[in-house]
Amino acid sequence: MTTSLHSQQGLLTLNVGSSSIKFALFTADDLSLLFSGQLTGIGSHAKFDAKSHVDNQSYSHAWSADGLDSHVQAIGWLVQWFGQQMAGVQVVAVGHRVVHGGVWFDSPVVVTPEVIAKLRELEPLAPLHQPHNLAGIQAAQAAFSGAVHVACFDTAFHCHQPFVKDCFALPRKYYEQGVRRYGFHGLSYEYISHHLETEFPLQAVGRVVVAHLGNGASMCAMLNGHSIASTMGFSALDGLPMGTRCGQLDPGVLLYFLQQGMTEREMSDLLYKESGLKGISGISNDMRELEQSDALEAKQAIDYFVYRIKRELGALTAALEGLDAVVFTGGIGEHSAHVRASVLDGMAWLGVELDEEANNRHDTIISTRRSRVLCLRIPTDEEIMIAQHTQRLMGKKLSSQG
Ligand SMILES: Nc1ncnc2c1ncn2[C@@H]1O[C@H](COP(=O)(O)OP(=O)(O)O)[C@@H](O)[C@H]1O
Ligand SMILES: CC(=O)OP(=O)(O)O
Ligand SMILES: [Mg+2]
Repeated sequence: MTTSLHSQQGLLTLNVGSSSIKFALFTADDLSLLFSGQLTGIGSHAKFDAKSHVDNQSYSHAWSADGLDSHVQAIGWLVQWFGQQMAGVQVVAVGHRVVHGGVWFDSPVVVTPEVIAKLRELEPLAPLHQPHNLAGIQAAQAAFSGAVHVACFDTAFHCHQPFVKDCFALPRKYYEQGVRRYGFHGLSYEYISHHLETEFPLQAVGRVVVAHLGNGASMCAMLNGHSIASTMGFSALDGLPMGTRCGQLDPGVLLYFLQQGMTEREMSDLLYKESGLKGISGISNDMRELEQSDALEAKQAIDYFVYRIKRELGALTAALEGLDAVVFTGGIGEHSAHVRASVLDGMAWLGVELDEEANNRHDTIISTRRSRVLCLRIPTDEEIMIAQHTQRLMGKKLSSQG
């Protein structure tokens, strides 16, 4: 690419997660990618990796244990790095991933003080994400004060699910209060939906289950490109087991913990930070480490992860009344041939026939020609989704200003 950074107008995306910050810088006019990178391991062994797509230069930095132990510190470091490496780029817009939009936001919005106040109210519903998302917005507002800031929600893609798919069987007043299934990872699902539309148009208008398997994991049933059901619910805890989150849990277990005198804080830490792959294995939340381990506990953690995905695949297929395609995405879905093969093993009854060689090669199509259900591996791109939404809202804001 010959694009030079000098006097470019840039659009920055920020995806501030539980222990990582992913970012990308695009040109504001045609969304060419200039920089992308991530800062991972905040609070443990923080590590920074970035790449310039202008000259292919790589950047990396590592901290010693506890060298970078908060998101605020991490954001501060990143903003400084942006200042050095992106000098010459005028950041005119920043798009932020915000996991929870509650019942209020069914599409991206320009950030205002009123929007921030509403989003703060949702912090208890996504304690691993929402406070960090908001810290990211505030730090970026301070660093790029002349830019338009846009919030793009994980929940928005699921907003129009039918009542039976987003209610709990609790007294009605709780539904009205917002105690419902929201679903998350919506920017990832939206990207996959658009990708299917251009690359697999036949399946795009059909019945598709997408498995977003990352550190956070969920699945979505899409009918004609729209979400009709998701495994995640009210918070980002429900559904599949995750790196450190429990996934589906009998609420009776929570009552039991309460009776045992566990505090809210202890319960929250247990369910969000000590459970999932990490809890079952006692080794790690990281799928790569578990796959490399010979320990029985590591194998059992992977087996449980796979088992729950299989169950949900069956359940979501029932919700869709059939299945035309399955898509794997997210860090594990994109890179673990073992997890994909294990999930699809024994699924012939559903019309699935895996092409093992294609799967091991990490091809896009991983099912055989005979398979009635098309099985796909598609890398997700939450960043480009955020960038597209942000560009659109920036254009609207500018045109409304005359
Ligand atoms: N080559 C690989 N094989 C197996 N798992 C992988 C591989 N690369 C990444 N992963 C897993 O992907 C997960 C992180 O996924 P990612 O989508 O980046 O997470 P998040 O965005 O939720 O932080 C981790 O569990 C990591 O171990
Ligand atoms: C909502 C959620 O789980 O997000 P992440 O995968 O980024 O943790
Ligand atoms: Mg993620």
